[in-house]
Amino acid sequence: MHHLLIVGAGHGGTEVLHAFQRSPLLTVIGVVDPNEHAIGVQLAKRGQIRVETTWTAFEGTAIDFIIDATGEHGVLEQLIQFFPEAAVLPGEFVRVLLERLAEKERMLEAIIHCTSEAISVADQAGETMLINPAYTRMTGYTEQDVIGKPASADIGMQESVHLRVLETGESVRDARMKIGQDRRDIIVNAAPVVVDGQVRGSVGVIRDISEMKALTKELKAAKQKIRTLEAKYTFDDIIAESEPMRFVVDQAKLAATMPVNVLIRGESGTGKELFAHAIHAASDRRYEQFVRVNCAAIAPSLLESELFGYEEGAFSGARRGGKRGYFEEAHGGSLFLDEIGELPLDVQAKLLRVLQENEVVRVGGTKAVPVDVRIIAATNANLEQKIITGEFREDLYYRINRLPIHIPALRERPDDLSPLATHLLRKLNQSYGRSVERISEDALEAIRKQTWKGNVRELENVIGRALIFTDKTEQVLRKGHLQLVVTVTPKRSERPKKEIKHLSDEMSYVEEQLIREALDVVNGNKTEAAKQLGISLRALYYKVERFNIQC
Ligand SMILES: Nc1ncnc2c1ncn2[C@@H]1O[C@H](COP(=O)(O)OP(=O)(O)OP(=O)(O)O)[C@@H](O)[C@H]1O
Repeated sequence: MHHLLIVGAGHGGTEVLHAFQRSPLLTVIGVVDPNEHAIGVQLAKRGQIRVETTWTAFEGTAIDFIIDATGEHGVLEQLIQFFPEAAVLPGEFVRVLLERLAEKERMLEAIIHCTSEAISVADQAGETMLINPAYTRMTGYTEQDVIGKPASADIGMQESVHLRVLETGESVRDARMKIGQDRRDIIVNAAPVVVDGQVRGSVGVIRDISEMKALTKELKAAKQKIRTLEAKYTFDDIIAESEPMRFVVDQAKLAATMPVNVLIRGESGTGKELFAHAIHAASDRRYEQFVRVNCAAIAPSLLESELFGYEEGAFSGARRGGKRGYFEEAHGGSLFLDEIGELPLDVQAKLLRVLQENEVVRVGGTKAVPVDVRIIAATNANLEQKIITGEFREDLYYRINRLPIHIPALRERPDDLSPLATHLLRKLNQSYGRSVERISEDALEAIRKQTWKGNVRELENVIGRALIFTDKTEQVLRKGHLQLVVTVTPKRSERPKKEIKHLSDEMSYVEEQLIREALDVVNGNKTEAAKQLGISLRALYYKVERFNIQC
């Protein structure tokens, strides 16, 4: 620490005393002035600094610097002579230096004042020495409240960060806490101010995150909303215990990872839409839109404009500014075309063009809009038959049928009945405000005996209805709750031909007979039967199970 003597305690000397009084680098060891009423003398006395009327009183004292603030001619030379070991500086020169420093300080202060981040600075002793208006806005504390006061007193936890910095000499990063009268959420970053290897203070920058928190909440709500637009189900929601169903799920999982269009076939209520959602959710398009269109539910006259959009004035009643179609909405994501077999031929032609060109031209427009959409189509119609009758375009069929997935009817996978019934029970409990835990064995037996023409949807309806008949406190769903219609299905082999109405039924019937005959001829040797039938062994196993052939 250097020792400083100030000679002259008028305005100039007082200014110098002010500047160095609390300097960590210098100690003012004395002030000299013959006028004991000089303002610098008063200040020095208050600061318990030695005051003398003549500098000779300091003879023999260790002094490094002397500032001549007398403004009198010849004093400087006398001081140099009297204190040959000390550096004597003219007061005017020191004042110029101090002025330059003050200018810089004002500049820094202006910068600190106009920044929107709240800043607080503590000195070496842990007292607040500077705050900015943003700090006051955020905390409610003014300069009067905090300057010169211990940094821990009135600011609560936030200021303890300064003390930590001063104690450890290390920065504190992203400390989360509450501050001010209205306990706002803040994040504090504080760093030590180091001069000549010594910690001289701590600078804290405080960021208000209450607003950020509110925005995060809004973002969460928005994401929630978006989720309802996204695919709702995943493969985890699909119950598939039976062998044929497991095979289908594996196929669908594979399809999800491939950039091809998918065609899902299966009777009504078998879960085609569920699979469409799951495929989208497992694909790399999962964060983009899943747009569902039921081609059978939209009037044929509107289908084209709904799918491909329209330009303003395309037809009477067209919206101003035009409208994006489902294709544009699904850009980057998946478009689920349910009941694709119901598309009119002219729309099929346009759909084919879109799939070939990867761009749509809105109705009434001329500009092609590029679209990147994966089609997941579904149908329970016999598309092959529709091609023969001219109702479905063969070229479109080949475009969408690259990865066909056939979901077996519920009657073809009896092993799924019990797990499905239990799954649906759990799912429906919530909607019906019940807490039924399980299905009794006799009820499950009755479910297994039923032929489920309406497939899983019918099973879902039956369980839903049964739940209505349960008491709020009941935990088991019993046979008596089920309102099953007993149907007697004639064995396929006994069914008179006249009753066969659908080509698909007819084809299944013929297929079953052919497989039975083939197995008969080869004495149940499945490998041989598959070979003779020209199908894979896996496909034969699947069909044997599907038709419940005992061999
Ligand atoms: N394997 C399954 N696991 C769980 N739930 C299923 C399963 N299959 C179908 N469901 C449920 O059954 C109901 C009918 O399924 P979905 O609507 O997907 O059938 P769909 O084949 O698309 O019917 P449609 O052809 O009539 O449109 C839905 O509530 C679905 O969640």
